[in-house]
Amino acid sequence: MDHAADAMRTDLMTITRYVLNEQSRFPEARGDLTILLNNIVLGCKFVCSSVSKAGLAKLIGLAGETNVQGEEQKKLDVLSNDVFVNALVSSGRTNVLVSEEIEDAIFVEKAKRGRYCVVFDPLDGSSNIDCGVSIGTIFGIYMLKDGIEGTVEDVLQPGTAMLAAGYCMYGSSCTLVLSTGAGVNGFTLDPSLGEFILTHPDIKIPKKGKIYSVNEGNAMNWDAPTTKYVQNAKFPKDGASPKSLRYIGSMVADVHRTLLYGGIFMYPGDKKSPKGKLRVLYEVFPMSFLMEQAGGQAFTGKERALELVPTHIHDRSPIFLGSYDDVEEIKALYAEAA
Ligand SMILES: O=P(O)(O)OC[C@H]1O[C@](O)(COP(=O)(O)O)[C@@H](O)[C@@H]1O
Ligand SMILES: [Mg+2]
Ligand SMILES: [Mg+2]
Repeated sequence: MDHAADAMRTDLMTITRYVLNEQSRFPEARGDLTILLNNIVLGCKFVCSSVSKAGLAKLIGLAGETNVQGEEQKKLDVLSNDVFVNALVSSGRTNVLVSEEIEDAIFVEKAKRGRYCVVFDPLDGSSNIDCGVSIGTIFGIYMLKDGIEGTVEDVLQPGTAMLAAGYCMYGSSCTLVLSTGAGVNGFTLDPSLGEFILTHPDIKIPKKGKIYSVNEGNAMNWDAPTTKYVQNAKFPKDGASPKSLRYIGSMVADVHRTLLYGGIFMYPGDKKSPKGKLRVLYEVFPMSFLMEQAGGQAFTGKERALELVPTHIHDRSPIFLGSYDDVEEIKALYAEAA
């Protein structure tokens, strides 16, 4: 789309203008969250530019290190982590940072106005980097519980305490989806302007979808409710059409499609990994926050996902999230099995 003429329109909503408008809803706001979000946006633009040049700039392949999860780090994992740590620290508004790539929480010294904690997955979908499939960044923001001294307790809070969450998808276009607790909005990067423009205002997930999304290669280890759900999706009893399967293997891309088209995304626990694979703080919570804000649901197999209370910063949890009715169905199967 050519924004050359549009750029002069006063109703063209950039993410900067959107965040400033949001700030004005809170008369007591001092602009700290606005500055913090602007720095996250800058980090996303930087990573987006690196991802698009990855093959040319020798940014694909392994970095040679293993992260805290025992996973081999890709060069882009390391680069994206550095970008976001720098962007967040230099905002002067963060006190506690948790990254998938760093074993311990980072406590930012000299952050005079650091009232916020940011949890993030700097590069999600690492296994898809080398073949050019969509990848992303996920983040969630908390406020310090009290005082100005951050502790790990500030991030070991339930997801219901999150103030804002979002993700940026580096795909056929660069899309940033954000919620500050008043609905969900999607912005697309116009590379010629270097600005994210509001392209998906007030996203609402369809109440019921036609797609299920799961790594079926793990089916032999699934529990009974997950197995039954997928069986019903493929062989519906009431004469309804079977659901389609879509699975990219990048949570950001699978959740983005689920948000726009409806359906369910699941990474269940199984016999081999009872807690599943996805990490509570920087994968499960931000995506569950966005789903609820868009009218969907997020469930762990036991409880509303946002009510989980993590005991460790890299905790994992099973997750089923998406359209309201589809998540109701899996909840009913777990209730039956209990
Ligand atoms: O390959 P699997 O087991 O299906 O796992 C896919 C999941 O793993 C992840 O890639 C994990 O995230 P990271 O790439 O950030 O480690 C998710 O994006 C995705 O949903
Ligand atoms: Mg991830
Ligand atoms: Mg990652």
